[in-house]
Amino acid sequence: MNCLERKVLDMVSVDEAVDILLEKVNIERIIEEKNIKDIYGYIVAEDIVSDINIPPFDRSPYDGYCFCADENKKRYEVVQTIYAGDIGGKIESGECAAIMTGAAIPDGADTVIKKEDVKYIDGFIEFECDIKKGQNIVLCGEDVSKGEKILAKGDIVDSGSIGVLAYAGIEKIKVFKRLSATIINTGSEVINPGNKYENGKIYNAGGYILYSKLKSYRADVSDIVLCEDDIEKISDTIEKNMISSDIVITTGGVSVGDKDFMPEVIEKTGAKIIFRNVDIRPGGLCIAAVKNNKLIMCLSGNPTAAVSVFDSVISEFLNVTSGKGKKKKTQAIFKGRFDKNSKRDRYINGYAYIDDTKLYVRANDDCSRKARMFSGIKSNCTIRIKSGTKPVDGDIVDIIPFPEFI
Ligand SMILES: Nc1nc2c(c(=O)[nH]1)N[C@H]1C(S)=C(S)[C@@H](COP(=O)(O)OP(=O)(O)OC[C@H]3O[C@@H](n4cnc5c(N)ncnc54)[C@H](O)[C@@H]3O)O[C@H]1N2
Ligand code: MOO
Repeated sequence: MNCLERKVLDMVSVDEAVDILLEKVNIERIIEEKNIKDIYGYIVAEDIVSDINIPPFDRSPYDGYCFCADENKKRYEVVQTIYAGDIGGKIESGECAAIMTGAAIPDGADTVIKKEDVKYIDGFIEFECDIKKGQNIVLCGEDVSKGEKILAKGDIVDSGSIGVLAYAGIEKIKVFKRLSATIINTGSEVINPGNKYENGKIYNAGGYILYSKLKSYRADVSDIVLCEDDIEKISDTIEKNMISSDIVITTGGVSVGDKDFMPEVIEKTGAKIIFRNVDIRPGGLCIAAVKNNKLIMCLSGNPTAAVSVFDSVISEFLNVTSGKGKKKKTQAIFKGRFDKNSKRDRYINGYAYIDDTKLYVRANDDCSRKARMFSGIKSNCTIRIKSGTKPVDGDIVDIIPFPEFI
């Protein structure tokens, strides 16, 4: 039994939890070919190289005239007109061609002058300004050269990449199929937003925040399913949803109450528990289990507790499993103060920003209330408040940026 396996059923650290998930859960990563119109936000599954130069030929950036420049000569005979898309004939010494923006520079020409800088008189252009040989020509391959890498495996496709792929004439590329997930919110007290409020009930914040967090990590979430506190019903719901999902996340029922059934539920599904509880505040109560290489992650019913495990552990698992790779540790300069001491590392919502090339982070959570979902609004990272520390202005802290930060 190695060190990882020995600790498996104890409370684990964030790093251990991530390592165990990555070692024990082996979701099959499917690669699919998709049209570039449909790949925004997908993760690239292979390096993509341009087969052509962009632009593919020397071209004119202006409507004007092109010729072989003789720096002392200020008068050229206009012998042809070249439109964008046309190939012009060779230009001889003393000749020029009227050329439109985007048209290919013909053989023999090496210089362009703008239309408004010349006078056209009886088939000739004349100008007074000085010209420089080679001016006003966009060179072949100036933007992207043939053989240059456009995207690397693991890159996230953004709109800029789609523009360059299109420029290079690439219609389809291979991307990783998105991970699929289902959220099951247990608890007979939980009702979905949109329903009339009833005394004693609570709206399903946990389901909705996890839904959007999963989406921000590029997972396809099929559903938010409510399930009452009943071992049979919860395990059936998990098993049914595991058929179509790589990841099932549940909330509720992981503490020690009379209806905290998740350990029995997991046993009933036949899944193997790979760790229980992460050594963090808030929360940390959870059960991670694996069945058929898929992940069942049972989080706390308390949404802030569920989110702290998601942000610290599940986010990194999703980064690696989705094909993006491990995130580098990020550190920022703390602004403000956080006055609450904790025996465990505490993960709180923060807002990171760059000022004068330095990365700062401000705590969105002033620690004045225990369960503060409100601090999630306008957060773009989670801040790790190391156990036993109370950071003040200027201290260096670890942060985990959310996808929306990058
Ligand atoms: N005797 C002890 N009791 C508790 C302990 C403990 O150590 N000993 N730990 C407490 C802490 S801390 C937490 S956190 C909770 C965790 O409990 P569970 O994960 O089993 O979650 P539930 O009891 O089902 O719910 C907790 C809380 O959250 C509300 N809830 C549930 N689902 C949702 C949802 N989808 N959206 C919004 N709110 C939800 C639920 O009504 C409860 O108020 O255990 C403590 N108890
Ligand atoms: O685990 Mo709890 O988060 O302290 O409410």
